[in-house]
Amino acid sequence: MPIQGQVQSKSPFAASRRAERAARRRRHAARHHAHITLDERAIREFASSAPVRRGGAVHCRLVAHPRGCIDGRRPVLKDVFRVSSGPLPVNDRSNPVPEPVLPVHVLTGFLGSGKTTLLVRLLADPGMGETAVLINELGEVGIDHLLVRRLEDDVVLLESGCLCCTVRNELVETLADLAARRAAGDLPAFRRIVVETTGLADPAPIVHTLMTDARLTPHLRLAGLTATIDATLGEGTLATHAEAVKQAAMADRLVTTKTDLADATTRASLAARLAALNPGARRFEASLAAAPSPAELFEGETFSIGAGTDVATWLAAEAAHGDPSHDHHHDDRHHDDHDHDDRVRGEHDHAGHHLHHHDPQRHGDRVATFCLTADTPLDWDVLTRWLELLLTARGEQILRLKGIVNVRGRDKPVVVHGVQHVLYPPQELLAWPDAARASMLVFITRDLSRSAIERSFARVLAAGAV
Ligand SMILES: Nc1nc2c(ncn2[C@@H]2O[C@H](COP(=O)(O)OP(=O)(O)OP(=O)(O)O)[C@@H](O)[C@H]2O)c(=O)[nH]1
Repeated sequence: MPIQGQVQSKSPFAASRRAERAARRRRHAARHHAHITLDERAIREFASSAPVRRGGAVHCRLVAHPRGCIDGRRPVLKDVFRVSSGPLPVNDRSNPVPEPVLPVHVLTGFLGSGKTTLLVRLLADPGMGETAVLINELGEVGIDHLLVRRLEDDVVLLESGCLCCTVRNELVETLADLAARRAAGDLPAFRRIVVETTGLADPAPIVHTLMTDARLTPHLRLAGLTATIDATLGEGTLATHAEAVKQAAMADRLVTTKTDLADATTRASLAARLAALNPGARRFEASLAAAPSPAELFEGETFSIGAGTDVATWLAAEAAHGDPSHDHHHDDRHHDDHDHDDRVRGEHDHAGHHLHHHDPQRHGDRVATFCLTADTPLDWDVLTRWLELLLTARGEQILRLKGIVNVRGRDKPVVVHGVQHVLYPPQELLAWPDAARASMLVFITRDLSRSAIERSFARVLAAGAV
């Protein structure tokens, strides 16, 4: 854009010409401003679609005249450029330059579908530079952020609880705080934020909040919603869990993960299901060997809401009730939304109780999360045999298992993952997150109590003590 050339030019003649042109434009702009009519919405729409990084001055000027609509028309880039193209004094405190509106990308997907794995892979790509990452995990103990090692300082682990309900207000506050600290120069000038939701998150309240919360919209815009779908378990999960359907239906990008583990028939069948569910979404595949690039997932346009009737209904329901500062009220209604689906009825049915308020670890009557711990090293063979048996026998009820384990005879911590009946290969971390070196196994179960698992875990503990 020409404005960048002007600002970067080093010639003194160019500088004086620039000053003259700037003065002319300021006079011209002043005349234009006399014609400005009120249309905040048009400006907002424009601001969120403008190439704010490359044309910072364009955006600055828009914010300086937030209600402007030039000559009664919606502004186009040319108009705004003409009005704003003086060499604006960047970082001049007497004329502060508003920060550009930061894109926020939401990464969602059912429990264990590969969100963190995808994120870790993306973060290793230089195209993911200057990205602040927020991770929201369900469970007493956060494990995911330990896996996102590279950008540890930029990773914020949201308090336990789910973004779509108990910590929605915390999300707003964290995002607003990130934007404010970035604007004040207390944080590096990251250029985007990626939020990983929990696997049980309902995306509707999150989308609604990001698009409408007055604490966020001046600083942030929802730029995209990516949902991961497990190639091996995806169809079954979509048939059983309303959250998974909503995640896939609302996303503007779908990433089918674990394609290395699924045969061609399974992949084709899932692809057909996703095409029917969300025909407008861009589709990608990920495996251990390949994944979409940061540019494919996190660059570009503003999030566009899917055209499906259900999506519009879900968001309309949020608009009617959504106020994240009143999570409680919202939750009751929000979870009622799920009741249309008999298969999941009850998971989110509060049955008249205020579950989220009293117990942030629970996502409904049937879903529970808990953590089993061990202070002494565990025997690896005994532990893995136990986990395999447990997942084989109870895989339908164990939606997710993840943990960090102190293995007897090993110095470094080992991370274990289970998704329904599948136990994944362990991963070794470079170091322990703290001196306690305790093993922690986080379970997210449906219709399976802590005590049932705890009893058999006692045998693993006993074997570890030998
Ligand atoms: N073979 C294979 N395994 C994968 C792939 N993606 C993820 N996994 C494994 O699946 C397990 C779960 O992956 P995560 O990335 O932790 O899933 P998640 O969606 O972040 O899980 P939650 O945050 O608990 O919902 C891990 O053991 C991963 O190594 C893939 O493309 N191929």
